[in-house]
Amino acid sequence: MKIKILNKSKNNIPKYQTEGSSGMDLQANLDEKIVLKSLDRALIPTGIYIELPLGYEAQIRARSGLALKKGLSLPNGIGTIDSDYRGELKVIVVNLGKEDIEINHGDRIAQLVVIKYERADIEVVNELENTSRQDGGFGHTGV
Ligand SMILES: O=c1ccn([C@H]2C[C@H](O)[C@@H](COP(=O)(O)OP(=O)(O)OP(=O)(O)O)O2)c(=O)[nH]1
Ligand SMILES: [Mg+2]
Repeated sequence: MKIKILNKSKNNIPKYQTEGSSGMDLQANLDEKIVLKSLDRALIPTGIYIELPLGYEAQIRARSGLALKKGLSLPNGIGTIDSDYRGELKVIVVNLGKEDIEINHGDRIAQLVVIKYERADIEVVNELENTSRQDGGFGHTGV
């Protein structure tokens, strides 16, 4: 994956923290700190631009520690980075906690996971194949 870095401090190359980590941490790239009040949202720049090979996507995912300790969450669930996107990676965050959350330059606010994807060929039909589940879902097997 090619990466271009346009950031304030030049030390925010996304990094896998351990040998087995699937996600590399993304840092906030800020001129000044951001304070998120409870339920506030913000778009946080990272200073990172990537070029993924065709057939790969990147996902921006929350960090569990921040989610648990502060309630910092991603309102879009998982951010989808398309392989043809050449803009800055930005992280949409929301404060689901009760207390203010401060985000400072360099804070590791989310993680980026690179994944191979498949694209579906669409075939429009009148009937779908039967299964033992059929339309059962949403807990129909019990909870
Ligand atoms: O958390 C995110 C989600 C998206 N993006 C960038 C990369 C992605 O390729 C592009 C478009 O994202 P998405 O397809 O999720 O948004 P959309 O609302 O469908 O916009 P578009 O119409 O531009 O596809 O925005 C981010 O930087 N961070
Ligand atoms: Mg889109």
